[in-house]
Amino acid sequence: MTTAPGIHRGLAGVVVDTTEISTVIQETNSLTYRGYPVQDLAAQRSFEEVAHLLWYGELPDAAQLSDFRARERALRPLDRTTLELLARLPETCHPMDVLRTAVSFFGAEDPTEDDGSPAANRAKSLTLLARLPTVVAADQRRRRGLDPIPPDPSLGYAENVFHMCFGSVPGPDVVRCFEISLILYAEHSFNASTFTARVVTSTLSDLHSAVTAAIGALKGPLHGGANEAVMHMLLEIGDPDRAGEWLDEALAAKRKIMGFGHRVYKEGDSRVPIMQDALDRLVARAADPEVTRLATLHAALRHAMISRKGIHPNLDYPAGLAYHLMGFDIPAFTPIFVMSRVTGWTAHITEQLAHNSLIRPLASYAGQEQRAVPAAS
Ligand SMILES: CC(=O)SCCNC(=O)CCNC(=O)[C@H](O)C(C)(C)COP(=O)(O)OP(=O)(O)OC[C@H]1O[C@@H](n2cnc3c(N)ncnc32)[C@H](O)[C@@H]1OP(=O)(O)O
Ligand SMILES: O=C([O-])CC(=O)C(=O)O
Repeated sequence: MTTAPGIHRGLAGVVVDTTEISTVIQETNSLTYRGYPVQDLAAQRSFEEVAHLLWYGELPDAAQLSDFRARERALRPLDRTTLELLARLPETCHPMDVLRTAVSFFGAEDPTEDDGSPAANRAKSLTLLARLPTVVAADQRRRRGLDPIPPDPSLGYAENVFHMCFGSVPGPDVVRCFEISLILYAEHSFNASTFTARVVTSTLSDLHSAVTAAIGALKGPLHGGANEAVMHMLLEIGDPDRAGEWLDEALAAKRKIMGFGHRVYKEGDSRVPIMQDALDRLVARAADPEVTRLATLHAALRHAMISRKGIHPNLDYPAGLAYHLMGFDIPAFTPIFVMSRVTGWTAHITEQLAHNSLIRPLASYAGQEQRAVPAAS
């Protein structure tokens, strides 16, 4: 179907508002959070510092960071009611459904849900940041037939995710690779899930409703769900020597190749080189033939896609394989994205409320001409 002049299907190229939180600079293929290049944040800072930066506009000083960490660590445990509720959800549902239900439930329990003040919303955001990994870890363990492991307040945010999922914390290089992925996933301007959160917020609805809706938007394979789809695709291809042939068949069948392409970046995603470096270190550290085979396949498909179509990988491409090598189950990959992106979503919710205007575009009607209602028989 052709698009009539003046109609921007998918809002492609449409600038709908201003933001002070982050910017994707297409010309230089770069991304900044509150003015800081994301590669410098990934190289030098913790995920907790980045969360503080996104919410408060500045990196924390030592005292602010220590206070932020103490508050986040204290908020991690889930109460019995939540654990029981989550245990009742069918294991056939996707972990993103579990996470969406958990956030909705937290909203129903929140006594201050109507108070949309920046301070109340920041408190709710911190609670979500602290609790989401506990939900994700408990859900992954349940699907493996294991009991949940309570959070450990002596561990940093990234370390605690491993502790709750696996009962142990891997070496610092693996934890750092995970933390880099959290920093890179944290914020990306007006992407589909963030825009969803802003649309819900623009009606003056509450924070948990906006985050619940954003989780729904992130789940789809054209957005966050692609990090899982990447891993399914690599396992489907299986053999590095088959990458080119598989790609030709998939393109001939008009399949979308998961983890490639982007609405904004056309010459490659600014975050990919950083994540790919971290992934390469993970592969080298593993020194395992099976890991090397997967990494070779990953590289072969990337080269084939760039040479056939000129389409570059997005962040989900290296992140998907990295999460697999870290030992997470594939259905937990997009929930991990949520743990991180909740910082960006909630920063945007606060910003939307500060300069709110109801988001309500127009549509050009293309349906039936006006006609008379036939008499009921
Ligand atoms: C964290 C994130 O959310 S990053 C995005 C994660 N999503 C994915 O990896 C899913 C795969 N990628 C895609 O589907 C797309 O690249 C999107 C949805 C991300 C961006 O899409 P859009 O900006 O709408 O571009 P669109 O889908 O129109 O693609 C333009 C052209 O490139 C092709 N193309 C783009 N991406 C891909 C892909 N991954 N595989 C095959 N072809 C592709 C399209 O088929 C289209 O070709 P055509 O003009 O011949 O019809
Ligand atoms: O910006 C987008 O459209 C998708 C994306 O990369 C993200 O949300 O991180």
